[in-house]
Amino acid sequence: MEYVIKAVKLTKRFGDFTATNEITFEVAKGEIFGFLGANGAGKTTAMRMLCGLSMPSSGVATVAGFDVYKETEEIKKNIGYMSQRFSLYEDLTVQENIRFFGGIYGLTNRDIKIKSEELLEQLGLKNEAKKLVASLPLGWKQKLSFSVAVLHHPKVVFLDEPTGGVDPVTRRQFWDLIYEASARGITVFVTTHYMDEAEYCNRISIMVDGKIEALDTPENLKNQFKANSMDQVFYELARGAKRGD
Ligand SMILES: Nc1ncnc2c1ncn2[C@@H]1O[C@H](COP(=O)(O)OP(=O)(O)OP(=O)(O)O)[C@@H](O)[C@H]1O
Repeated sequence: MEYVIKAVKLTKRFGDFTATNEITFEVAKGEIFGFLGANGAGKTTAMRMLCGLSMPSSGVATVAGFDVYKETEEIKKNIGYMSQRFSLYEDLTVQENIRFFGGIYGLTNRDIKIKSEELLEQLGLKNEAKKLVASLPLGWKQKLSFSVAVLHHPKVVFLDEPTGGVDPVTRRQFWDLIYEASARGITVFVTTHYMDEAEYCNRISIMVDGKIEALDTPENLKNQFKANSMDQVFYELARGAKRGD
């Protein structure tokens, strides 16, 4: 098995407070790995360390084979990233966004042109190419934002609550794109609060107060907790949490 993310006892402390506490896990190539936890559980902190944006306090981790302490620039070149907060430029057109991010990711003009046509076709956005992103519905923005994050075929794409604010049908469409990326060998690391999305993952980890308290396939977790739904599994684990709202 080829592992694209490996973390052993990865920890981040802010002063006396341990935000992420000795988390250990591996994610295989092409796997869709769900990273769940209540508000404040430590998900964003963990994700920032894995993206090479924040130095761990202790533990070890590699992403795409690169060390999160020493090889952060290589990590950044080999990953894609999408979050609700940072995604597309609203005041640029669809096509301009694709061109801009293609450039940032170091694609040649020729590649950008080819990829851009493929992407517009795949998303059914050909007629919208010259429209401002601001004018698109949220679900379309999210799909475009994801497609842009995998434009350079990264080894891993990190998605931080990528589908906030849209209905289950639109989320399902978004997940079709995730499955395609995974089928092309791109590893997907995704945080979410939606339990329908959790069910779509190959494996899920659930964090409580900085620690990973459960990690398995949705099916096995439901069996383990004698639960009918992921909602119930999540509730069983998260109700003991001290952090959060
Ligand atoms: N720079 C920082 N300094 C001090 N404390 C921090 C810092 N960043 C995060 N924390 C704390 O670490 C804990 C975990 O935060 P984190 O953002 O990782 O949680 P999360 O699981 O991503 O939550 P959410 O779902 O709300 O985004 C929180 O209690 C937060 O207040």
